Amino acid sequence: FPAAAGFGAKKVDPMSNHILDTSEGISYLKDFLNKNGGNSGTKCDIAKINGKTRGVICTRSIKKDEIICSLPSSLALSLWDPSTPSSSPSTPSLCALNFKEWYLDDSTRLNTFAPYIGSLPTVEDVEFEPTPNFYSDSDVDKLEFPGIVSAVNTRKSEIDSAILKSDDVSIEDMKYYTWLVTSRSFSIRLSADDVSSGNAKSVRIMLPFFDMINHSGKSNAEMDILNPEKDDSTFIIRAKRPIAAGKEVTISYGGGGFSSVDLFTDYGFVQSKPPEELLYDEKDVTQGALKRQPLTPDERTMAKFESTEGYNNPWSTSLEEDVEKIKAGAKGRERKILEFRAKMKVAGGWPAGTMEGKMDLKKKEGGGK
Ligand SMILES: C[S@@+](CC[C@H](N)C(=O)[O-])C[C@H]1O[C@@H](n2cnc3c(N)ncnc32)[C@H](O)[C@@H]1O
Repeated sequence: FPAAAGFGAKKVDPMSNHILDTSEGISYLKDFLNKNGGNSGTKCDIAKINGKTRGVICTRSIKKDEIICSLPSSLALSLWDPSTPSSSPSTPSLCALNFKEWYLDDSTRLNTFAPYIGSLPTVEDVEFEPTPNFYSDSDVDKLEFPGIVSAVNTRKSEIDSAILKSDDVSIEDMKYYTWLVTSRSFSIRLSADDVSSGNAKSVRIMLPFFDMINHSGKSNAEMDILNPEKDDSTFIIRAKRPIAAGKEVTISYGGGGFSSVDLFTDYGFVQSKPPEELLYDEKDVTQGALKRQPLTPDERTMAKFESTEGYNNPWSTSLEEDVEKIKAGAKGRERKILEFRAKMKVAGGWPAGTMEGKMDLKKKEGGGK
């Protein structure tokens, strides 16, 4: 009599793969939030997911549309004054400067938010995943894809401009605060009216505990605001579908609108498939011929000057070469660069598909708009 699934089968504890974060800092953070009207620990908790990346897991099963955790707006850290004229755009680095001036240099706020500020990862922590603006110029060049090279250079120059606005911030500190802002804050659009009038304004805020939630393109939860017009609005994380106990809570960063370039530029991670799967992607089979042949340096230069229509393959290596290096054990930054390049090749991001790369390249060559 074969054992039927579920009948007489051993029950596996859904939490057994995760290591709950019982550190003092995280307990202090949760106590602080819960004492001040938040709900961050009754249905979910912070853990090393499968013993690896830190994130949030459900500690009991959750129904579709159920609120998983909540935070009153009084516990949100605003990083931008919405009355700032739109001629001054809220770059992440200017928000980072506000974070320093409004929360770190102001002793009252620093005291109030100490349990949160003390829980933020530092550059020494394993949670610190550097974004490419921490890379050397030669490592940035190795990314090759013009969309990311220009995004990283823009970020670097935003950091430089923000430093000029302050007397006492070093480039290292400004890079770190900018990293906190890009990888841990939420951008909120202020009102639908503004969007229709073409004057959409957005503010950036930091939401303690919510910033422990990892990204997934197939997220099971989303962030929302209850009573957004009121002073006592509440930020919530709501389940988009039922979530079983022990499953990770995920949201889609940028409301799902972030590309691989955005995720790498702002958060520092590349969501990559295992190397053997990278070579057998469906799109790769149809567009592969173009990508599999690396060009000689001369051909590459020629390709760069071709018309948009005549675009050829500007990558300096083939997908196979990148995958080989990953398989051979490339580590750290080198591996991430290879994974990014391989991912873009598989997606046909450049040269086969998006205009983005082509436009950027044209700009770089002095042509186009
Ligand atoms: C908002 S925080 C999320 C919590 C973070 N894991 C922590 O422990 O503090 C964003 C950072 O988490 C990591 N992360 C989030 N989603 C990820 C994913 N899908 N794959 C890899 N890393 C991810 C990246 O390091 C990213 O910069």
